[in-house]
Amino acid sequence: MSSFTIKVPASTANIGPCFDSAGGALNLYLTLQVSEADNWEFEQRSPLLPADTHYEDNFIYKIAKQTAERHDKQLPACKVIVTSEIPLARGLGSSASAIVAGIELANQACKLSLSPKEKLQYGTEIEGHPDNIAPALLGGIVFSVITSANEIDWIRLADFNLDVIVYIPNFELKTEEARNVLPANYSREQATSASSIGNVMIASLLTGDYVLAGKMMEKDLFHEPFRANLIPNFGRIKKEAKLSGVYGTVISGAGPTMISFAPNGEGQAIAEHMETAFGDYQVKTLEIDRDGLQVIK
Ligand SMILES: Nc1ncnc2c1ncn2[C@@H]1O[C@H](COP(=O)(O)OP(=O)(O)OP(=O)(O)O)[C@@H](O)[C@H]1O
Ligand SMILES: N[C@@H](CCO)C(=O)O
Repeated sequence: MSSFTIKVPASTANIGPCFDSAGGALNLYLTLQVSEADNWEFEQRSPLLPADTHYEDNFIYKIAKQTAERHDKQLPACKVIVTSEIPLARGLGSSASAIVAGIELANQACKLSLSPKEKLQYGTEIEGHPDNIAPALLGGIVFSVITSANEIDWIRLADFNLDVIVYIPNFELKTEEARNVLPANYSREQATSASSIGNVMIASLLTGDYVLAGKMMEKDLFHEPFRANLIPNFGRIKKEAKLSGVYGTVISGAGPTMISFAPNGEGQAIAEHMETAFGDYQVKTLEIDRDGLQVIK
């Protein structure tokens, strides 16, 4: 086995009203440098990664092993050097990036020749929903749906003219905790309104009406009203960002990071203003990654 590098982007899920369905890849990366070795070794070289464990307890190793076993293969021993720019449990898709990296590690090391569809299927089975896995794999903004146990349909949007600003607070919020506050059921009236808002948001995004898309992003009824209390400054960040010229600001994934979509070229100036207004936050101007998962040999 020759050495290779796996690079997986971060991602932002939901984009307001498209709960568990829409996600965009972001240019922060989880990187694995993989080489052949006599014994398994995971070396974590970033303060953003979880504490070191025995390799068998490493999340990425577990995903890789499980993927190899699905194909009746055994993983050959590897040395893996892991670096990451993606903060954990902040709503930037760290778990999806780790899952995609683990699937690809098995794909390369065991020569499984997995298709993008299979990788998306495997990743979604593990994560439970495809909204982070799909953009982490495919890049761009992806709308996806689990149509049956073995089928996920998706459509990828790579042509857009937007700047992205993220506001990352200095605390974690586990996705599981943020899902526990959501209602188990929605009435027909609620579901109709919530999905209508999502429909208009997507149609506006596709036709380049970013003002209307931003308005719809901020009208989500599926998750934001229930999560707002978990996210300090939820209302203040939205309001200040809007006054600074963004189209719309939403919770990124399950939070606690919030994300604004802004006119192309204006992101940096808005981010500087927001950094002054919200000194406790890491404010970053990011780009939508268009490549998704990359394997560099
Ligand atoms: N590179 C990694 N290596 C090992 N474990 C990881 C890695 N990245 C994420 N994890 C695991 O995933 C957990 C975070 O997942 P969680 O779904 O709560 O948040 P997230 O994926 O960062 O955010 P969101 O799903 O809202 O975008 C971490 O606490 C850690 O257990
Ligand atoms: N759609 C998911 C994304 C986080 O994994 C949620 O909002 O819970």
